[in-house]
Order: sequence, then structure tokens, then C-alpha cells
Amino acid sequence: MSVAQSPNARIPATVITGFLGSGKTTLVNHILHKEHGKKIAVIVNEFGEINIDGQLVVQDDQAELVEFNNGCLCCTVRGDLIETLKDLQGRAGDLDGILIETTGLADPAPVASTFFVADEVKSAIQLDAFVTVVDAVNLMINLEQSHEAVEQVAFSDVVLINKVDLVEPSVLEQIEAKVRALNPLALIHYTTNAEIDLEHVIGIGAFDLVQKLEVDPKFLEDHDHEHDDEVGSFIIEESRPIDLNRFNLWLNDIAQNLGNDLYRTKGIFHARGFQERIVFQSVRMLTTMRPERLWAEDETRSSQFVVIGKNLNRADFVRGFAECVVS
Ligand SMILES: Nc1nc2c(ncn2[C@@H]2O[C@H](COP(=O)(O)OP(=O)(O)OP(=O)(O)O)[C@@H](O)[C@H]2O)c(=O)[nH]1
Repeated sequence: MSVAQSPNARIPATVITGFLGSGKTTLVNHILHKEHGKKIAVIVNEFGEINIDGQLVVQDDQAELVEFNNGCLCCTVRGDLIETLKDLQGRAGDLDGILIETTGLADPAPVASTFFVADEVKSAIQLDAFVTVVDAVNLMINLEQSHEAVEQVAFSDVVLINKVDLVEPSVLEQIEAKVRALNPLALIHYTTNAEIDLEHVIGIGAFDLVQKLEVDPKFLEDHDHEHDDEVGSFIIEESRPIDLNRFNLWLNDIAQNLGNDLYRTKGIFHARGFQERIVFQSVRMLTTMRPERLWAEDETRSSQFVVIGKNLNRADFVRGFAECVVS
């Protein structure tokens, strides 16, 4: 059952930011799974050519999903975001909220300014809050390596310090102090698997334009914004089945060699011995793999492997991945 607002109320939009692998998709899934009876539209933007996140967002019949690939919401596909928001703006009586998951490399300010530039968007949709998911394991290295990671924390209204299960309490104190130093005003919550009561993240009216302008007086102006050229992503696709043991050994080797330059890999694999799709995730050195749903009868089985990092050599990855094919 939807509890949508009156047709005149503006639809609240929550922007979810956070560096690569921090837990944004996990948060979106958590929100969609909650028994809240709300009708929520989800917009997912991914840096690579193929949207793995879009495939991993578990849809129910209350949610609808719009995906943007091959560009970042904060720059190349910002026009698409405006168009999508315009499409949604007529739904004020029907939608309870909009969730926007940005790429892990998004600069938050240009995404926020989108809500204040187009008249149609402004009048029907209200930017409710910037929620930033912080990876408690990797925050310090992320801040060191990426100015986007710094801006995501500095610009947020709500910070979820996530992956609490993986760090000691003393580390959490340091993480909180770092977050506070970058953003004294944000509301901070600790989470594992981004589990948070919806009342802390949706419909909270936390975005304060005046306060944001104090932090960044130019944020509504057109940004001359560039991503670090050395950071890139690519996707490798393979139709033959993958030998997961070989893959694990190979990736482990690469991760050791590349160290902090390998930010994130993820994939959906067609693997030997499994009737299910295998979902693979790695955030820096930490990897997980799990069988997901069964391949459908009419579905073409294939693997898609996304790699994101700094100064990576695509050819090396393509060659290595090909060697993981079942021989
Ligand atoms: N142990 C642990 N793992 C987590 C937690 N939150 C998320 N993860 C795992 O971390 C990995 C990355 O999570 P995602 O939700 O895909 O992260 P993301 O921010 O959407 O990643 P990108 O879209 O690549 O930026 C997945 O394997 C999650 O299952 C947590 O609190 N604890």
C-alpha cells in the first residue's frame, strides 16, 4: 500500500553518496526491503559501461528503477538525471520518495545543484538529504586518494559509518573524529550492512541550502569539475564458464601487486559447477563471492567483470581473466 503524499506536496529525493564499495547499493536494498509500504523510485548511476549495481538492486513491485551507465551523474549524464526527474515530477500524488544512488566517484555538489537549476524539477521535487555511506575499513585511504571522497563526507547531511562489524571500537572513534573534522554538522549513525531505520534517512528534511552555500558558496554555479584522469574503469565480458578457483588465485595476485591502486572490482559470473549466477565483490583487499539467483532458462549465460582503479592496464586484466576460463 502506498502512502503517497497530496498532489501538491513535493516529492522528497534522497541522494546516496559514498566512496566505491562503501555500501550504497546495500543501503538501497535495505530501504527497498523494509516493510514501509512506500512507493519509491530508485535511480542508479554507475561509472562503468554496464550497470552491475542496477542488476543487484533487488526490485519489488513497489519500486521502479532507472539506470544510467557510462558516465557520472555529476558530469556527463547530469542531463539524463534532469530528464528523469522531470519525468517523475508529474508523479507527486503517487510517489513517496526518490532514491538516487550516485557512483562512488561522484562529486556531490553538481548532483545537488541539479535540484535547484531546472524549474520543473524545483517545483515538484525537493532535495531531502544527502546521505553519505562511509566504509569504516577504508575511510582513511579513500580520503587520502580521492578528493571526491573528502567532498562526499564534507557535503553530507547524514553520515552512515558502515561496516562496523569489521573494525575495532578504537578505530571507530578515529573514524568519527575524522568525519566530524570534515563535517561538524552531519548526523552520524553507525551501521552494519547499512541497516538503519528509514526515519533517519528518508523524508527527514535535512538538506539546508543556506548551510551548504556557507560550506561552498559556489556550489550552485556551473562546475568546472573533472575526475582524476588516472582513475578509470573497464568491463570484461566472457561467455565461456569461469573457473572460480583460478579466478580467485589470479585476482589475489593482482591485488597484492597493485595494492592501493586497485579500488574496486565486482562482477556477475557464469561459473563452472553452478546453476546460479555468482556475484563477486571486492573492495580493495576484501573479497566476497556468493551464488545469487538461478540463471533463467532463456537467459544467455555470461560473465561481466568490472574493474575500477588507478593507472590500471586493461590488457593485463583481459589476458589474466581469459586464463580463468574453464579449459
Ligand atoms: N562486512 C560487511 N560488508 C559490507 C557491509 N556493507 C556492505 N558490505 C559489502 O561491501 C561490498 C560493497 O557493497 P556495495 O553496497 O556494493 O557498495 P557500493 O557503495 O554500492 O559500491 P560501488 O557501487 O562500487 O561504489 C559488498 O560485498 C557488500 O556486501 C557491512 O556493513 N559489513
